[in-house]
Formats: sequence, C-alpha cells, structure tokens
Amino acid sequence: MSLELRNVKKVYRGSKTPAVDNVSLKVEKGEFFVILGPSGSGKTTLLRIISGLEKPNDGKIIIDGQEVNELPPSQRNVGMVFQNYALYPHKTVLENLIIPLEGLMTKKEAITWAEEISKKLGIHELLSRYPTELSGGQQQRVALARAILRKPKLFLMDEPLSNLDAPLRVSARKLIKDVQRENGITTIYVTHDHVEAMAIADRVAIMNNGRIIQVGTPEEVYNDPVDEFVATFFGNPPMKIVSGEILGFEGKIGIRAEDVELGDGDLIGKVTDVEFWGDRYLAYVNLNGDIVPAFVSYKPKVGSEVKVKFKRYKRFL
Ligand SMILES: Nc1ncnc2c1ncn2[C@@H]1O[C@H](COP(=O)(O)OP(=O)(O)OP(=O)(O)O)[C@@H](O)[C@H]1O
Repeated sequence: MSLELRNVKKVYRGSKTPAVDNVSLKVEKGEFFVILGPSGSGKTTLLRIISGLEKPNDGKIIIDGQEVNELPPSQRNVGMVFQNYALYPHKTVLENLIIPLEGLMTKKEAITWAEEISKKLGIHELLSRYPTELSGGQQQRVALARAILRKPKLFLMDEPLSNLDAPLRVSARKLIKDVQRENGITTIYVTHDHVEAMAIADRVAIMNNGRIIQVGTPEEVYNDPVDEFVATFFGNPPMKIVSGEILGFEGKIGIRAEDVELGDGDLIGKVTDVEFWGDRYLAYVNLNGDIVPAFVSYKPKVGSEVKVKFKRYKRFL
C-alpha cells in the first residue's frame, strides 16, 4: 500500500498554531518510514490523521491512489500500535489477540498464529491473563502482537517499544522489521530513539513545529543535515555547531564526534569530561569556550591539554 499526504494541516480547536502544518510526503509500498521529532512536533497527530482517528482541516490523504479523507479508520486496513494500548479490558490476552482475526482464518489457525507470535514477543505465558494484570511493557507487547497478527497493509506505530527494556526492544524491533519485510507492509513508525530510527528506517523524516524539515535515508540525514536544527537533533551525540572562525572562515560549522581527532592538528583544547561508551570513550573538549564531543579509543585525562583536528565537518551559512 502506498501513502501520500498532500498539504495536510491540523489546527486543534482553541489553538493558534497548527499541530501539523502543510505536510506533504510520499511513502512507497513496503517502505519502512520513520518519523522523528521533538515532543509536541506533531508526530502523533500526523499518525492519527493517517489512521482516520483525526480529521485534518485541510489537505488530502491518499492511499493507493485513492483519497480516503472520508473513510472511517475501520475501512483503511491499518494496523495501529499507539502509546495507549487500547486492549479490551474484559477479554484475556489470547482473546484480545484473536478477536481481530475473526473472519480472516479459522479459530484454530488464529490460536496457532497468536501462540507463535506471542512466543517471539515473550508473552506466551500471559495468554490467559487480563490486561489489568499486565505490566506496561507486557501490555505494549500484546498490542504489538495484535497489530502484527493481522498483517495489515499499513502499520502505524507510535513509540511501540517505549516501555520495553533494552534487550526486549532490540528483539521486538527485529520482529517488527521481519514481519514488515516478509509481508511488504508499508510502515510509518514514530520514535524518539535515534539509534532505533537509524537501525530500522528505509527513510526518516525529521519534524519540528508541525512541519517536515528533512526526509532522506538515515545516512543522508546523518551526513548531510539540511539545517542546524536537523544537525543538532539527529544522531547521538548530535552535531556540535561552532563558529567557522575556528578554521578561519565565516558562518558556522557542524562537527560529529567521530570526526574529531585528538592528539593531532593545529587546534588546542582541554578535556573537560570523559564518558565510557562500551566500545570507546566520548571526550568533551573545550575549544575556545565551545565544548566539542570527540570519540576516542583510549581514556584521555580530564584537565589535559590536547591537539585537535577536524577530519570532516559540514558548513552552515
Ligand atoms: N487533542 C488535542 N487538543 C489540543 N491540542 C492538542 C491535542 N493533541 C495534541 N495537541 C497539541 O498539538 C501539538 C502536537 O502534538 P502531538 O501529540 O502530535 O506531538 P508529538 O510530536 O506526537 O509529541 P510527543 O513526542 O510528546 O508524543 C502539541 O502542541 C500538542 O499540545
């Protein structure tokens, strides 16, 4: 299923500024499209508009070439996992999983399929419980299993893994990606997690103040951010922006921590802090008052003076 948004706008009643401001974008069939943006930038509103839960004030939502503005959510063949899990409280986990499959397969097939996915998500021992008897992370996995089981044409996921601990996040992320790829399910996925975005996205869109600022592959956005906002938002750590004067030119430059080399070069800085990152260290270096992050393989001494070289940087006007 392909999806196109044309000049979509949403202003909530009583609000002066649009939550979604003239957004146009195209998502190809089978694509894994990630939306990243600060809190309040309009990500959830955009997903709710695509799902049909929210009506835009303006603009068109086009699915497979057909405008669907007037279609209710139930007729859009969309699988949703939102922050509130919306499980049926008086049904067991198993019933929650198989009710949406009624009419699509026999009950026996539905149970087998539900058990298979439940095992992969580590919730198979919870099938006879009720949602209120589950932790937040368990409820989230049930909601995720329910969306995956239906194999919809379009997945809309709003922070579907936010309540899971790190190992579960990685395995659940892989499951989503596997089901998505095997079934060619077009997916729009909202996250705050940059590592997750880079790991799973075919393309990523960066939103701010209701607008889409940049769309591209994770590599494009990481290596070539269109402006300072994207540069300082995407990546961990984000780009550090400093005055170009440091290298003798006008404007500003953005530098990534992996492009800063210590122990060589004409600049002199002072190490102000060091963090252990597992496979390397992240040193913070004071360069004429700017604190610049630098990845290094050894642990530099806090307070030491170091030579600094920028192997690569991005110029901003
Ligand atoms: N039902 C509503 N009524 C009025 N304003 C709303 C409503 N829902 C969201 N907003 C406002 O619209 C803007 C966008 O909110 P939205 O939830 O879409 O952002 P978000 O990017 O998903 O944020 P977060 O990452 O915090 O979930 C915010 O300013 C928010 O306060």
